[in-house]
Amino acid sequence: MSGDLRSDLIAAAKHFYDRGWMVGTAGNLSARLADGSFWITASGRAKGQLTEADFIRMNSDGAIVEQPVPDSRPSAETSIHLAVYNCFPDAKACYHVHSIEANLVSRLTAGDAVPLPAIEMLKGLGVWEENPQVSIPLFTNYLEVPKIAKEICEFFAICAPSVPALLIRDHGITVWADSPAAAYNYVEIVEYIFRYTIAARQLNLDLRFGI
Ligand SMILES: CSC[C@@H](O)[C@@H](O)C(=O)COP(=O)(O)O
Ligand SMILES: [Zn+2]
Repeated sequence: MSGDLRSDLIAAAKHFYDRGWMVGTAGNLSARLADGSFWITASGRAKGQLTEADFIRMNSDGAIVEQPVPDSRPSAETSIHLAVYNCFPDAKACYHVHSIEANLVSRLTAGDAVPLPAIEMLKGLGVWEENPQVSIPLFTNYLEVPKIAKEICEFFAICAPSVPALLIRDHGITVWADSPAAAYNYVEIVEYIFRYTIAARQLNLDLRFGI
C-alpha cells in the first residue's frame, strides 16, 4: 500500500520534471496514508529519476517513521506539507513545483493574492460559477521555510481557499487534493492558468472582463 503511493509520486515527478517544473532537484511531493503518516521526497533528489529509496515517511508531528536510506533528509519544505495536511484534513496529497510562469505571475502583483482569469479550466479546480472572481493566495518566500509554513497556517485558519492551491512569490505553487491523481491534475490546471495569464499579458488583454 505505502509502496503504491510512492509509485504515484515517482510517476508524477517524472512528468513534472519533463514539463520543466522540477528541474535541478526543484519541488517536492508527498502523499498521505490512512494512518496520517505521509511519504515525502527526500531533500535534494533529482525529481526526474526518483526511486522508492528517495522518500521518507513522516508522521503528522513531523517525526521520521521510515527512512529507506539512513543519511537522507526529508524535503527542506516539509513544514509546508505539514501545514497543508493540518489545515486540510481531507488532503491526501500535496505537490509543489517550480515553473517559470508561476515565478513570473507572482511578480505581476504587489498584493497578497493573484486573481485568476474567469476561464473554463477553473471548473477543474472546483469553481463552478458564472464569471467567477477567484484568486490564489500569495505568500512571501522567506529563507526560513517554517516561517512560510506559519503564515500559510495563519492564513487558512481564517480564510477558506477558493481553489486548492497557493503560490509563494518567486518560488512556485503548492496544491493539495484528496488523492495523488487529483493533485496531479491540479498542478497541470494551475500551471495552464498561469501560462494563460502570461500570454494574456503579452497580448495586453484585460483579464477582468474575460475574452
Ligand atoms: C533548486 S533548489 C529548490 C529548493 O530550495 C526548494 O525550493 C525545493 O523545492 C526542493 O527542495 P527539497 O529539499 O529537495 O524538497
Ligand atoms: Zn520549492
